[in-house]
Amino acid sequence: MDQFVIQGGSTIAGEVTISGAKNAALPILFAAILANSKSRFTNVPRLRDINTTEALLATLGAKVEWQQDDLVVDGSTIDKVLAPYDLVKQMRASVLALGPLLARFGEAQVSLPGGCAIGARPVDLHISGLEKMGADITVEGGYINAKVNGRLKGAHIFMDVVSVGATENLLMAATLADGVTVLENAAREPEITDLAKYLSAMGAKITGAGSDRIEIIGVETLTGCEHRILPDRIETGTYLVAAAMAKGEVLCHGTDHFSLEPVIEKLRDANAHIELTDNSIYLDMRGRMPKAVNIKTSPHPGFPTDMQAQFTALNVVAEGSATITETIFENRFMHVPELKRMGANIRLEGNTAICEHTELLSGAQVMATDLRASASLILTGAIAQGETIVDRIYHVDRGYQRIEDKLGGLGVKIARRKA
Ligand SMILES: CC(=O)N[C@H]1[C@@H](OP(=O)(O)OP(=O)(O)OC[C@H]2O[C@@H](n3ccc(=O)[nH]c3=O)[C@H](O)[C@@H]2O)O[C@H](CO)[C@@H](O)[C@@H]1O
Ligand SMILES: C=C(OP(=O)(O)O)C(=O)O
Repeated sequence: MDQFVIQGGSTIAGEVTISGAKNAALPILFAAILANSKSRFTNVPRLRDINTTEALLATLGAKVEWQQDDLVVDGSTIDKVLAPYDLVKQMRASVLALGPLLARFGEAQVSLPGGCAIGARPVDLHISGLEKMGADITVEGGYINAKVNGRLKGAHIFMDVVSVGATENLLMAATLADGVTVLENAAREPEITDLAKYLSAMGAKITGAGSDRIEIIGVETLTGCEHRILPDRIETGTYLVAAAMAKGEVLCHGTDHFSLEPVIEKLRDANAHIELTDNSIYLDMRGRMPKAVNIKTSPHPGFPTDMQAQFTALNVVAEGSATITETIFENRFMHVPELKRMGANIRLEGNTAICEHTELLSGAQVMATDLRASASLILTGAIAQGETIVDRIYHVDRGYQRIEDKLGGLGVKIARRKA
């Protein structure tokens, strides 16, 4: 198993190119199941989760091929509808195969994803929404078995919790349903807008994506096309926080600040100087002291849960004290005990972490527990005194492309080695 070895006390300065967004690429690659022809994707990040998605699409019979930097997916050869446990257990997003398979082939067997380190992560809204569209669904032996007689039927679906995954699954399914589907209380994340953009380019009829009411008029078929994955707002935010923690500077290229507004506002509140262009974000914290900021996670356009762990780490080095409240996942504070092993002064009270300024953070051997928790440990290791070893970095590889090269380019002394 690989681990990162980080020599602390880094200054961070330089430029970094942002990759395509994992959380947009995954649903979009599953949406390729809906078409009986090829799609070509550009700006696809090179990640472990993308490899898992390629493997799952290939298991279904799709042809998946990298042509230099583009990923080409041909759904015309799909001849199986089973998403097996072995792949789903590696990546929860595999459940996003359910809606497209059911809509195109009238049946699907998808392993139930179960929970993970950050929470129980139920999929009841995915299932009940598809049932409203006429699917007959049973959950047996750890599998969601879904069937529909003929085609799915458009339905008016009100989701009582804002769910990114359920919105994506139902949006994809509705594109090939008979009639009109309305998704109420839909998630508004930029990744959903990107998915709708791809589906529309394939011929889907969608209005309202990016709002809490999405209307879809089902069509007979979708045709593969070319699509560029939007930049990763969470990767961008992670490098901005890295520079803020180290009182350095960073210029993130190839990104988009519109999707990152709540994070940029909090970084400004934290005393960072920020400059924006259409496709770059520059943060300068040189000669400035970061200030602790209160955070409460919520669905977009609120503060993203995927940036919570990084801001917990920032608050520890910042002046003053502040609270971080997590409202999306019941167990997304696994980084806190690990940060405390590095000396961080944090107290947990229910779903709130109370962070106090910590004068001296010291390197330690710590364990990555999930994707963004891992990022917070790496960023803290970069500025702590002495050596930090981060174990179980397969979590990081799920969602950050070449993090050691990108941080290395900014001046962090970080190396990957076999444990
Ligand atoms: C709203 C939100 O911030 N969603 C985040 C969530 O998406 P992801 O799609 O993984 O999770 P959901 O958006 O579906 O979950 C949001 C909330 O809804 C609940 N729920 C979800 C589905 C369901 O069928 N029943 C149900 O009760 C979940 O327990 C959770 O409390 O994790 C991703 C990875 O960290 C983030 O990128 C998303 O921004
Ligand atoms: C937790 C994340 O992803 P996933 O939903 O794939 O677990 C994330 O992107 O922060």
